[in-house]
Amino acid sequence: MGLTCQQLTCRRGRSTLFAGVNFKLQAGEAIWVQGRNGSGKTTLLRMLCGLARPDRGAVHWRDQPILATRAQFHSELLHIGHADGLKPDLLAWENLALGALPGARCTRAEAEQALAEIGLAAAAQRPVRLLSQGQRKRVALARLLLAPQRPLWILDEPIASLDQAAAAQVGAILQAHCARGGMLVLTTHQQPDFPGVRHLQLGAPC
Ligand SMILES: Nc1ncnc2c1ncn2[C@@H]1O[C@H](COP(=O)(O)OP(=O)(O)OP(=O)(O)O)[C@@H](O)[C@H]1O
Repeated sequence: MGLTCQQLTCRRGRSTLFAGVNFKLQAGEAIWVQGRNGSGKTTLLRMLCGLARPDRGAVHWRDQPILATRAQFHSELLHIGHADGLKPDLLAWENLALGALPGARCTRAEAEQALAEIGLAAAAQRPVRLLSQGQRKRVALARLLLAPQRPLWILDEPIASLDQAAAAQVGAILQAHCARGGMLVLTTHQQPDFPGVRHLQLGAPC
């Protein structure tokens, strides 16, 4: 068994952001979380990663509560949040090599190779603060190429800010991940362009 989510509920003050979210995600499967601005997509993804606690319900990874097996769970998880999480004064390759992925640092050559594959060969030697929004997003997404062995990818708006070609490339990377038995939870405002992705709709706010 992979990731299981039972009756997840999130309250904000007196209102309920979402309630009773249930799903099971197994090897090779993907779930697309959709909803209006403010409907709770990021909050749900943070709960799935163990970064926020549900008001009710639980998340299990391989049949164990994620909060009880945090270190093991995080070693199998790649989470890329809405914000890119990059250090602006470090060079693009340094951001990858110097600990963008806790516990999974890579060499300079590996970082440069990943950046080249994602179309950023020239930008690899520049500080991230000098890169465009889309280029920064690509640096963050180069982590996908450095973590193929992590079975669970949880990605918040991975294709926001990307041009069409880059979005298609990321789509292909995500499909390849699922094809080799990986699991994926993602949010996007556009329907992901690959077969078999399941749809989870969150309701309400804008
Ligand atoms: N720590 C917090 N405390 C209180 N309210 C919060 C907190 N974090 C988020 N919220 C609120 O919860 C709601 C859902 O936020 P969230 O970021 O999960 O939405 P989203 O669906 O990802 O939105 P978007 O599509 O705009 O990125 C918002 O109204 C937000 O203001």
